[in-house]
Amino acid sequence: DKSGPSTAGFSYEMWEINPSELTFMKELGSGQYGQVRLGMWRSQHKVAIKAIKEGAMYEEDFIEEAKLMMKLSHPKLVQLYGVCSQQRPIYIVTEFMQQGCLVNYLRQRRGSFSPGLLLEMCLDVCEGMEYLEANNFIHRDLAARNCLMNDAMVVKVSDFGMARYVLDNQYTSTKGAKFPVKWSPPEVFNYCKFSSKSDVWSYGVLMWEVFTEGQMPFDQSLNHEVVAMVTNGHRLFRPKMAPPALYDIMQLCWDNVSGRKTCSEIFALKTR
Ligand SMILES: CCC(=O)Nc1cccc(Nc2nc(Nc3ccc(OCCOC)cc3)ncc2F)c1
Repeated sequence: DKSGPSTAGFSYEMWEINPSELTFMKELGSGQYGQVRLGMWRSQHKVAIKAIKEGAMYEEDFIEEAKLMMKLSHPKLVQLYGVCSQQRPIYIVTEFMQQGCLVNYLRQRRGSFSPGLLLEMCLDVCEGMEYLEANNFIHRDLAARNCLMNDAMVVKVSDFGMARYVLDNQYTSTKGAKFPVKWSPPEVFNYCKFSSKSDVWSYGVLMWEVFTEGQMPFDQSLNHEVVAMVTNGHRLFRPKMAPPALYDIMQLCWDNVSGRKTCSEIFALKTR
């Protein structure tokens, strides 16, 4: 519904939501920032509310960035509605996606998908990523775990740009155990060179996750083993459910950075 919480009344700036207008309901899970709950805003709008645990995030920097992120609006992006930053923990209020995160959705329903439906999921993500690229906004952590699905089976990209505000250097250092090496191109795991082209590499890995119905890329390999394999030219295998033409597109995403296509070029290839 368009009447979602976009303005928060006179006493707050546009990006501030009045916490007294939020009702907390069931817990949805917990991410790297803390707990996420289903909530209601002004009693009739379902929202997701992330309560940011102490010491998990560079909060001031994020609140500054939230003003810009509010402006990013697209049918295939999980909409940021606002923040409650006048108290601790701060709350981040976003669009609620009924079916939860994509990687769990795929794993819980393995064997029930047609290649056509899996392609639809990939195209949804591609549209969202094209919009971010067009707005010179880099996601930095695109993966199936950061995509969500709603009741209409639409997949949307979530947590775009949030990696910049994570305090845990196990996530932020390329040597950290929690750094998403398996979704990162050489220019990122070698010199932290993030760009929309590095998002395209991650998008190729996301396509592989979708067409393997939620498998872990490079299976049990450790991050340093993946660095060596990818540096030596090794790439993820073709998922059984992916037609060769789609695997060709995945491989284009994993080209070295100079030859790698943009997201809109990838999208154009797919819609043909
Ligand atoms: C794989 C990573 C992961 O779980 N991430 C994660 C977990 C929890 C909440 C969020 N964030 C958001 N979640 C929703 N909806 C949601 C709906 C159902 C659900 O079911 C959980 C129990 O399964 C039976 C989980 C989430 N809408 C917006 C979010 F922003 C992200």
